[in-house]
Amino acid sequence: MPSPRLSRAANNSANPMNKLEFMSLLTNASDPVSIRHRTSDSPVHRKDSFNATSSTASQPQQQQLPEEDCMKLNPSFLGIALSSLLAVDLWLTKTMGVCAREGSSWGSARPLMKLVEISGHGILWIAGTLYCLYKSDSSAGREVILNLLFALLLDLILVGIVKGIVKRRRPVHNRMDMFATFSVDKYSFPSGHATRAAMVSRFMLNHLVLAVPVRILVMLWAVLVSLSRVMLGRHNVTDVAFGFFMGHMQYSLIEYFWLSPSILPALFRM
Ligand SMILES: CC(C)=CCC/C(C)=C/COP(=O)(O)O
Repeated sequence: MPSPRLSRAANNSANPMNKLEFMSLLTNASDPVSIRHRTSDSPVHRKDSFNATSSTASQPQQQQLPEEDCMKLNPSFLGIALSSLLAVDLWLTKTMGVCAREGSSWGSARPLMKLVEISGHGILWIAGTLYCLYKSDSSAGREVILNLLFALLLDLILVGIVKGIVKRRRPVHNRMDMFATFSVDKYSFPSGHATRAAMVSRFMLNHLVLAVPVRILVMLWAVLVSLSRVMLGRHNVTDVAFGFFMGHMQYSLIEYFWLSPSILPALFRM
């Protein structure tokens, strides 16, 4: 008869997910290894076993846990935390996808949400920036616009790379009727609209002189573009949350590597 430890190891190698979920939850009361896991997981016992280790030599088996056993407790906790986050994410995504179809509860707002979607589209922003660059007649203005153009291109590249690596599918209720997409845009993590909205809004707030009401509008626009991704059913909540965070990071990167006429004089002589 195989030992409980051996048969458990066989199960784990057959399905690695089981290892994450069940190692610390489904312990067998008669399994000495399980008992050791549970008792060593308790803070009280941890203190006791520390005392035992330091004060008595009469219980040598309690003194040292094999390193492999200690390591398994953390992945199990992480696995449960990630599964819970994913469950909340899917539930919120489904609940908030109120414009995903014409027949959805807010289906009549879908055309409006699609307008918001277009306002954050990469093509619109790149074309608009190129036009402003062409029209700009001051070198200070050209410097800002050129850096915005680099920011938009960097955003496209980074989002494309992360989407290609993560390969998370868009929510099942999404209708793929988006205007002008790349092949990686069949994937949903992170939201390119959210990265762009966060990055561009920070850029505008920091580099354009705007009246307070316009600054508030810029912030509202960024939030609305991000929110509309979930409402349209295009993205999961975590795609948008991470995208927003990534957009902020991208802006910091652009600030750090700011292109000035002294670095690339040829670009500013156009
Ligand atoms: C074709 C160009 C220049 C950009 C594509 C922009 C786009 C459609 C991104 C996808 O956004 P989500 O990841 O938010 O759905």
